[in-house]
Amino acid sequence: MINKIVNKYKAAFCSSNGVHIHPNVDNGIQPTSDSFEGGVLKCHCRSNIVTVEIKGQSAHNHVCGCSKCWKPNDSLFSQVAVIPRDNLEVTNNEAKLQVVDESAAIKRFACKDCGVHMYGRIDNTDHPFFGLDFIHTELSAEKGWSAPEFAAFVSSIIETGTSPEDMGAIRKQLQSQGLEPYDCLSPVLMDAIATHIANSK
Ligand SMILES: N[C@@H](CCC(=O)N[C@@H](CSCO)C(=O)NCC(=O)O)C(=O)O
Ligand SMILES: [Zn+2]
Ligand SMILES: [Zn+2]
Repeated sequence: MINKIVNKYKAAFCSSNGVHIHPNVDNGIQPTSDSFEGGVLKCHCRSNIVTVEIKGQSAHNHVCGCSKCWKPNDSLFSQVAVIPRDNLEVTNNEAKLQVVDESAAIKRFACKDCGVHMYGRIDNTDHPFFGLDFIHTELSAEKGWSAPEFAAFVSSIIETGTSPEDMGAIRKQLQSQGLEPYDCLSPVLMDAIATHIANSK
């Protein structure tokens, strides 16, 4: 419910000031560094910060309009990428992490004080993306993370309060920022999911 009210506000904000996708997109997408070696994700608390160390580069970074991924304050979209789960380690204040929704395929571990999602993990070994963790690279000060490549679950922003009439402008804005809008994942990822299903039959 609170999500819905917040998104309604965001939609109103958009119509008067242009579409506000995500800070890392609106302020110019930063380029991927080929020599990037990882970084530390930090939650938004002022003290007792939860830190998560990531070894290596992220992959398949994208903006996501789904209702489950964590979005910074006034953004319509989340920005989310994957890394091998073995490359992630919670290095401080792990006790502050709690799972947002135990029934979700991706268990999102959020800081219980500031609400920021620190990582998402899949427990189901049959899931096509088992072995990958989901992270929000904007939580790290390091530059050079893989840049967002497309926009996923775009129509899903309607589920949390965006007016259907605003969708044309939002899709146009995404395209103008180099992010092709899809209402599920990108064709590359949808093909990977279908291949996994075909192979497991
Ligand atoms: N309309 C729904 C879509 C939610 C959804 O399927 N989200 C995807 C992508 S999240 C990262 O890209 C997913 O895999 N979800 C599994 C999960 O969240 O556990 C909505 O908006 O909620
Ligand atoms: Zn926090
Ligand atoms: Zn999502």
